Amino acid sequence: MADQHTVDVSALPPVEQGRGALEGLRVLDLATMMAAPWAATYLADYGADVVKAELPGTGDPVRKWGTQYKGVSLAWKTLARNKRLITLAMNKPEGQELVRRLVKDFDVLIENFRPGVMERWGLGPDVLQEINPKLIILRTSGYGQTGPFAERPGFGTLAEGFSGLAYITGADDRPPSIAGYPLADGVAALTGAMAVLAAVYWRDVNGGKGQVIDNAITEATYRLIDYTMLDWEKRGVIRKRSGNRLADLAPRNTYQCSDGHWISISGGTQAIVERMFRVMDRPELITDPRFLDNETRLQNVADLDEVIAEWVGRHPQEEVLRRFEEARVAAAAVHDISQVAEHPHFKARELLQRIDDPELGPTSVTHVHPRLSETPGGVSRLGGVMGQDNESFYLDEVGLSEEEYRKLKDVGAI
Ligand SMILES: CC(C)(COP(=O)(O)OP(=O)(O)OC[C@H]1O[C@@H](n2cnc3c(N)ncnc32)[C@H](O)[C@@H]1OP(=O)(O)O)[C@@H](O)C(=O)NCCC(=O)NCCSC(=O)C(=O)O
Repeated sequence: MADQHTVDVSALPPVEQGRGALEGLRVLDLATMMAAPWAATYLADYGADVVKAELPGTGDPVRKWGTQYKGVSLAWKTLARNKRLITLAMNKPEGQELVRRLVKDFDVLIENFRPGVMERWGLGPDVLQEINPKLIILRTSGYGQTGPFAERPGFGTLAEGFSGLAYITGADDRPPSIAGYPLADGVAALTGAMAVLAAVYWRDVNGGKGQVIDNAITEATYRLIDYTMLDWEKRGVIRKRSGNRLADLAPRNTYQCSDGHWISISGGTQAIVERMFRVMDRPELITDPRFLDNETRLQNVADLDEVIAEWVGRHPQEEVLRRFEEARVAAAAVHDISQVAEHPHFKARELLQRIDDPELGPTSVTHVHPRLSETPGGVSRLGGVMGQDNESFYLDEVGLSEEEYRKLKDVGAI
């Protein structure tokens, strides 16, 4: 089963390795799992020099995640791409001392321990910024650094529920839904990376002072749906699950074609909806009082969906998409991952490129997204073996003596 993959890796273009806009930015990634280290991955894609530390012997939990191939975590491959990998135990005094030594030479430090843990280790922001006032510290946690829930362990899964997102996601007669991938972690990674860049900009134009960024996964996730708060505040509406429909816009749904394939449609503008009715040979619906405008369509959304589903269900996907495309109706196929790999549009965009990985051999890698015109960045390596850069980092770069290095190894600090 593991060898039955269908991406023809040999046909992919070689991986892009362009200059990155963040070249010279040094990031110490002390974080674990998804949300926080993923922020560092985004920075690394643009050329930041990210050094990622793992607990010696144990390593990052993502290494043990279920998606294993030839004994290697595939999630790790993409999560730790472009990073140098060292080991460093912050729960040992020698490891703590080492962090205090390292931060002198970094611009950004990223951590995601439960609030209070870094302080317990003598590595709180006050200590670190006294050593390096320019240091930008990205702290990612489940609930933020303050408030009654601050010290609770947090996960993206909990954040989807706690933030209000899961409650409005899914079919109205089914339980609240959580995305089939670490959605909240990805969102917190993006807000974290964005805040780091804002702090770097401010530091560089305003006299060089670092900042502490308090990135709560629950709040990053809530921020996605914050206009539903206004709906509650101003109109007293508690938004509920509405399947694929959106309380703001109609039509908006997925529809099954006669060959069993699915498409999604978004009636984002009045013109698109009118063109859709014409393609469906139902021009009279344009003046139907139920469907005159977005407001009336929302009031009659069940009727609207029935009309669209009936028409879509009578034609194969290829025909539906072709006819909608000819009329510039906004519709798209619902793809599984193999269809994403094979789609000519994604191929033309070089979504997947080819990289030679020491553990996996030739492997596809997703290009840097989004690309910058002058400094597109690139991927020089996928996630590798724990501690693979220990010697070059600690001995050649940090300047530890062989003896210091051996002693730290002996006590399990690296
Ligand atoms: C992930 C956590 C629930 C894990 O909780 P805990 O296992 O209780 O760890 P703590 O935060 O208390 O941190 C202390 C422990 O960190 C472990 N640890 C890991 N790496 C290190 C290094 N390099 N050095 C020292 N210690 C380390 C070690 O086992 C420590 O245990 P001791 O030595 O015994 O102290 C929590 O860290 C957390 O809430 N983090 C913030 C939110 C977050 O990032 N969640 C994961 C998002 S990813 C996600 O949701 C998802 O993938 O799904």
